[in-house]
Amino acid sequence: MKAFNQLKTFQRILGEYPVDTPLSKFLPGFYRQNKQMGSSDRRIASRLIYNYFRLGQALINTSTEDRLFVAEFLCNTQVNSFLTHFKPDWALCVGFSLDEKLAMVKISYPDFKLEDVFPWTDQLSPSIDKQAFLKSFFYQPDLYIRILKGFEGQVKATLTKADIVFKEEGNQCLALPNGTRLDTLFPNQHWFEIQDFSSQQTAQFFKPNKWEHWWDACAASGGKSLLLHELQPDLKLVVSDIRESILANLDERFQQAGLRKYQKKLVDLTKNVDPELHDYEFDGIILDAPCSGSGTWSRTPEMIAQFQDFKIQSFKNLQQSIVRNVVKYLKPGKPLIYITCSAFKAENEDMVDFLSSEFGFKIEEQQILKGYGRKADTMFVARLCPPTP
Ligand SMILES: C[S@@+](CC[C@H](N)C(=O)[O-])C[C@H]1O[C@@H](n2cnc3c(N)ncnc32)[C@H](O)[C@@H]1O
Repeated sequence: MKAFNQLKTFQRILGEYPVDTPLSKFLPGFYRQNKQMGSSDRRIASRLIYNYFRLGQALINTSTEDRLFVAEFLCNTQVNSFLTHFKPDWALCVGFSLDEKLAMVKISYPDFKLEDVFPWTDQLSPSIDKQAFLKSFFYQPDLYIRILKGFEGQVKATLTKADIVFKEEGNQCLALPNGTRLDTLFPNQHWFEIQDFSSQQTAQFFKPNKWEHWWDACAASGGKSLLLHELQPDLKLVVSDIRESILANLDERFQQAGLRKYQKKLVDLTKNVDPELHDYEFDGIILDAPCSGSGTWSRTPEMIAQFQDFKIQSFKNLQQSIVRNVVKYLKPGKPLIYITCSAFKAENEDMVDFLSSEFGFKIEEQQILKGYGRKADTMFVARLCPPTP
């Protein structure tokens, strides 16, 4: 009976869920309207809907219920009452390896193809291992934090006291189980930033020097600027974004991290920004470009169902138009750090080719940060320099 009610709730959520809304926004509203659901009901409902979307576009012509059972089998490693009720034979094998479980699914559903989970693998950046990338959708990524210097002891002691198992990833980075209630554990302390592992790794490409003038051109709430500040606090910093609200979040985060000296600009980088920046020249520009976000879809698997491949070209066009307006503010020979959280070649290597063919930029380094192999986001980062006269 319980499992049957869980299935009914899942169906209601799926029926009411509007496409193009992140699940993380929709679900809290749904739960507010369904106050009879206790915390365990909510936890199970969230697990079912997220796992359902983890199947991406596989078995698209199969019934919703059957797709949910397949997803629950592939995404869980421990027995649960839902699977035991609807698929008792599979529940006995839930601890098998993912490869073994994929083979079992294929026997029951001969139409099942791993490639259908994310049907754009032919457009991935070439160094991405397609099979590993596809399989990563069946795992929920970890929660990563970057501890601010000086607070390592306090953070680890608090986590240990609360019996939270964490993994040290080096450079102040900790991996925590997803769902760890950091807001409850650290209600008023600003001892760390929540930031994905791969995002933290982009800092290795910045290499700032004292007193330089840097621009974080698509700053959002300032994740990359905070990394830059941690590497070199004595910088002149300009941050910009098209969204005023996100820059307000940036102010708050900067204040908490002790970053006080910066200039903030509200700009649309698809337009000429000379009125705002005409006399600026930078020693470094971070361009964390708006992108498909396809490298982060194991966190937001509902995005796979919403995506259409014409959007890849739209993002590439947007990135090219932003690049055109940004690069002229770099001093000769100084670095542009181009970053995306996309797994698509068009937004990554092709953009580096564009910078090189159109503006004569020299590639110092470029890399796919392969988060898919370690329960983290997959990102792209390149360090390029304009030609010296
Ligand atoms: C990938 S996010 C940046 C993330 C941020 N750097 C961080 O580390 O958290 C891309 C940002 O580009 C901004 N953006 C999108 N279109 C833009 C435009 N035309 N001009 C300026 N910023 C834009 C978005 O508002 C978004 O905040």
